[in-house]
Amino acid sequence: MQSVPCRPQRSDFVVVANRLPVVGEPTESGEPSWRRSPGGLVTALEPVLRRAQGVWIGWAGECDRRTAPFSHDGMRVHPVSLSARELASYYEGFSNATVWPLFHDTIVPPTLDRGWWQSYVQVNTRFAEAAALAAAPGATVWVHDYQLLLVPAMLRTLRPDVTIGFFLHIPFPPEELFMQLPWWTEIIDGMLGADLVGFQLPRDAENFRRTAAIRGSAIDPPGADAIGRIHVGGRVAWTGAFPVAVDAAGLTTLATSAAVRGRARRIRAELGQPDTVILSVDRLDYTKGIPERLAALDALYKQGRLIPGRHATVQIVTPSRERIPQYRELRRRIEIEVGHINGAYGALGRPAVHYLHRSVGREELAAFLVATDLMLVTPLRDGMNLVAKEYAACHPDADGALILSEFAGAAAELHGAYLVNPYDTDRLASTVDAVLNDPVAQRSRRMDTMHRQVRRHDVHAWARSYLGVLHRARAGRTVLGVSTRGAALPHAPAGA
Ligand SMILES: O=P(O)(O)OC[C@H]1O[C@H](O[C@H]2O[C@H](CO)[C@@H](O)[C@H](O)[C@H]2O)[C@H](O)[C@@H](O)[C@@H]1O
Ligand SMILES: Nc1ccn([C@@H]2O[C@H](COP(=O)(O)OP(=O)(O)O)[C@@H](O)[C@H]2O)c(=O)n1
Repeated sequence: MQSVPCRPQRSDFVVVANRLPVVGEPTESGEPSWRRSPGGLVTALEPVLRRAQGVWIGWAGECDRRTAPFSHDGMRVHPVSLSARELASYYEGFSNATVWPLFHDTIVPPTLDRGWWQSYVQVNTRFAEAAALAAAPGATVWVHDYQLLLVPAMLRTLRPDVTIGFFLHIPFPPEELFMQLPWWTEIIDGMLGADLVGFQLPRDAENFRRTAAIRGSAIDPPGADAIGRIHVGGRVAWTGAFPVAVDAAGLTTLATSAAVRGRARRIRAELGQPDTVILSVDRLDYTKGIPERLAALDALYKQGRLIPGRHATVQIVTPSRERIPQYRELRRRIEIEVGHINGAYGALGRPAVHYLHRSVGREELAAFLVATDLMLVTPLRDGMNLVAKEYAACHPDADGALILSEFAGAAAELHGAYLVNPYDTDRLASTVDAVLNDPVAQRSRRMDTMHRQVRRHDVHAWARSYLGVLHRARAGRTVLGVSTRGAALPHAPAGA
């Protein structure tokens, strides 16, 4: 992919997220080489930004390096720099060792550190300033995720003329968890700086509204339009649920291409032509329930319900947040467990679990999804989980089956999935067994339901519905006597 320097122009549509869609990796020449960033946020936002031709503000994945705005593969990006100290305190610290575990049911205990909080405030200020510089008069600025919870209010102070959207990609916890944070009031105030605060699921929006009420705001609960309104200091912040989605048509086209179909056949051949391919693909994260899933597979191989050679299980894990101790410990645990399963039940040339710890490209991943008969997506908690939706998008012929955690946001929409409680490893194992013995027609009906769902509600529908409501929120807004009524939005607000 090509990267060329570009002038820092102001734009009518600005996306602000911690990560840019590409990560720069140092090379010997001193110039970074760019590869795609990990995670579902980038997967969702990239097609939206391309269509809107806006600018993306974010961190380029390197430290102590200032990179000028550039255009990457046709997308305009404005890098925000982080020092090595900020990487440790803002990103690995407050974002990923405080907020991330707290918002995911405290699966591991969150760490509270005042120095990390101060760094979080400083870096959020830098992102807000970068957004204020990049936004044209009356622009729409869409801020994303838990790393930037303070940016909406900061940006409102700097640029009262712009329309500010905020979307949280991870769950918003119930108030008894959220209020453990010594800085919860600052965070609520930060998020309420947006015109529209969007969440994945209605229960996240409900948790947020309850906490805002405790903070002292008057709340209008959702009416027929499913949008709640929170009164904050003479203005109104709207809230609602907008489940994120994938570029389903693009994936279906990719999955049915001769190249991907051919690669899928070769993957099955490389696995030794098993009867059944079982796959999981996760970022290496304790929220994804990988050890629990391996425990279920262990039981299945032990009891002979899965047989190496006949059943090939593939676990792909993408490296993630590798310097955080809990992530390092999780990797160790997973690799010990995979070693144990293969040592106990595998045979020469026929491991029970094929384990890949690496990033794979979009085409290769699509080929794995196409080659798979049974996909296991069993997080302990997940805002959405786009891999589950990508699997459904890659099966237009209605083959394949999906076992999905009831604690993934995707479970609210993928009605054709076999739902499981990922903590109940016995039940998870018996569900694998049951699905493999389910009549083909039954599995096919379920997959067809899911495929249609992800095609209907794709990533462009997601952006349209969010931006449509943001447009309505702005249409009625008056800030400090300055009406922004009538300024342009990047998308026609269909259905709004
Ligand atoms: O940026 P990283 O620290 O490397 O982490 C990757 C991303 O992980 C999280 O993804 C979430 O967004 C997905 C799309 O909405 C959703 O399906 C998933 O459930 C979430 O966990 C995180 O929220 C992103 O900010 C990170 O970039
Ligand atoms: N090796 C891999 C594995 C997954 N992925 C993508 O990473 C995204 C993961 O998103 P997700 O919503 O399931 O979960 P998070 O990693 O965002 O928590 C999906 O779009 C996958 O296709 C990837 O780019 N490379």
